[in-house]
Order: sequence, then C-alpha cells, then structure tokens
Amino acid sequence: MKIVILDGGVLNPGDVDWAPIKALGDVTIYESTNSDQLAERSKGADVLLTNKTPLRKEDLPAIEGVRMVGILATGYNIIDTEALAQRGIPVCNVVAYGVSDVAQHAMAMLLELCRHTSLHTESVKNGDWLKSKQWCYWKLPPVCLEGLTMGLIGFGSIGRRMGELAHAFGMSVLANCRVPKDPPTYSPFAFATLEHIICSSDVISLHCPLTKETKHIINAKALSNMRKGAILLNTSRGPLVDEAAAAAALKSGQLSGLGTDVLSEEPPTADNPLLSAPNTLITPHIAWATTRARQNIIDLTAENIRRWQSGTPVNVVNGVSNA
Ligand SMILES: NC(=O)C1=CN([C@@H]2O[C@H](COP(=O)(O)OP(=O)(O)OC[C@H]3O[C@@H](n4cnc5c(N)ncnc54)[C@H](O)[C@@H]3O)[C@@H](O)[C@H]2O)C=CC1
Ligand SMILES: O=C(O)C(=O)CO
Repeated sequence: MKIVILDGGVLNPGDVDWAPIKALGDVTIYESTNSDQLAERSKGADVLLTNKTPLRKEDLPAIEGVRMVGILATGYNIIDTEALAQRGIPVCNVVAYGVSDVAQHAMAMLLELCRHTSLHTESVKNGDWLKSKQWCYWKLPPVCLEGLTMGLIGFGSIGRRMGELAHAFGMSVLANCRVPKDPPTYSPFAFATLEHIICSSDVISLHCPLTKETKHIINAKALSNMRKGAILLNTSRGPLVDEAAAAAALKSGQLSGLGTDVLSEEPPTADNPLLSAPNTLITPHIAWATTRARQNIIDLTAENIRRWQSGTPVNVVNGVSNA
C-alpha cells in the first residue's frame, strides 16, 4: 500500500515517531505541498494524508486513483468531503487526540485575560514597581472566574472538557450543540439556545466545527447581544468569528478580551484587524501541538488506515464506508 503524507512538516518536525504509519506500507512524507504539486505527488497513492493541505472539488483530477483520504486533524473544513464522497473516497478524521490539550490552551488564554500576568510581569520588568509609591499596584484589576458563567458553543469532546475546567474554577456552565444529550453530572449546568448563551454568558468559548452554518456564528449582532465586557475564546476555527466585528467590539469595550488560537487566514495577512485589536491574545494555531497530542494523531491515523484496509472503517466523515 502506498501512503503519501502531503504536509507532515508541522505535525512532526522530528520529535514524534511516524513508525505506526510507516509500518503499514510504502510511505512518502512531504514537508508541505501546494496545489501545483498535488498531481505528481499523489501519483500511485492508495492513501493520501493531509493536515491543512486543501482538497477541493477542482483538485479531484489531481488525486485520481487515491482510495482513502485521512485528515491528520479533527477539523476537516479544508476538504470538500461531499465531492470526495461522490467519487466514493472515504475521508477519515482523527477524533479526541488532544482534548485536554486544546481545552487547557483555551483556559490558559482565559486566565491570562483575567489575571493579566504577562502585562504585570512586563510592567515590573520595565521598572514600574521600583517607582511605585505603594507596595502594590495594578494596571487592570484582576478578575475572578468563580461565580461567572461560561457559555460553550459546541459540546463535543473539547467543549465538554472545557466545561469541566470551567466548573472546577467555580463557573456556571451553559452549552449549545446540535443534539443536546448526556448532560454532565456537575452543577450548575444547562443546555441552552445559542441566543441564550450569547446574552447570558460572561465568557463564550467556541468548540464547534467550521461549517456553512457556523461561519461567522459570532458576528456583529451576536457581539452586540453579549454582556458588556464579555470575553470570547476561539480554539476552533477562525472563520467562526467575524474578525472586523470582533475588533470593533474590543475597541469599544463591548468585548473586554479575546483569546484566539485561530484566524480566518493562517498565516494571517498584515491587515487582519485582530492583530491590532486591544486586549487580544493570539497564538499561532498551537492548542493541539503538544508532543503527546501529535503522537496521538499519528497512532490514531494508523488505526484509521488499518480499519479502512480491513473493511471496517471508523471516523468516516463523509459517509463512504468502503472503497
Ligand atoms: N486549535 C486547535 O489546535 C484545534 C482545534 N480543533 C477544532 O475544535 C473543533 C471541535 O473539536 P471536538 O470537540 O474534538 O469536535 P466534536 O466533533 O467532538 O464536537 C463538535 C461539537 O460541535 C457541535 N456542533 C456542530 N455544529 C454545531 C452548530 N451549528 N452549533 C452548535 N454546535 C455545533 C457538535 O454537536 C459537537 O457537540 C474541531 O472541529 C476543530 O475545528 C480541534 C483540535 C485542535
Ligand atoms: O485537529 C485540528 O482540527 C486542528 O486544528 C489541529 O490541526
């Protein structure tokens, strides 16, 4: 079996082990691949693996002969899954490889937005404490999470873990997802409509996939309906948020902070409005990138390929059960 990894460079710069995938056949690993290189590199491949290299309808002729596509990630918005389904090509993603990893990243941004540790460390190192007339000073008062409400949009693997972390910090938790079921045992917790979450949460954290329905789920209207001074967290996908509207809300104080690990374009262009927005933390899509989570992706992808090969595919996101 010939397996081609189109963009293995980010997933494995050398600190995790491709062995579980290499054990399955003849594996070729490319750092990254652009659309012009797709046809040549996919030639003869049975399995194509991509992390963020798009596979759109117009790319289908270039991947003629490929029998299975694996995404080295959970989110699969870079792939036209329907077009691949029409060709009978199953697309499998990696589920729950780094649930705590992503939730902890969202929580790290929330804590930084509430406790301002970097802001104050920078101020102290710049000499402000030496010059202070008082034994203590602050540039912004710290905020305590206990008693506040966390609104989760998306309550799958990561959203649920985020709910547990929020609960551990003494927050009430509201959650919205497509099919509300299996409520957690902690309290206070409630499933809620999107509208209710928008207007009743102190912190809103996004954990749903990017789809036609969720694009700009946080738009100017949603932002204006939020509590004054709410905090927004996005570790899912950049286009869930209308970035121009979010930047305006940060400038006006309608949002008191934004923590985002993702942007609408990655890498961003210099004119992205969030790059200059106040009270905004931006990390370069690294919530998933612990070594343990990246090794999990490799191990679970190998299992996806094995299951597909044996005729009992799992984690198929486009309904094609065999090829
Ligand atoms: N920043 C990073 O490094 C990472 C980001 N992600 C992103 O996080 C997202 C969530 O991951 P998981 O929790 O593992 O996925 P999951 O599939 O377990 O959960 C997704 C949840 O979103 C809900 N959902 C779907 N459409 C919705 C809608 N229109 N409105 C409200 N809820 C909706 C589903 O019902 C489900 O509860 C992924 O789709 C991916 O985009 C995932 C891993 C790493
Ligand atoms: O797994 C995902 O969806 C990520 O965003 C990391 O690649």
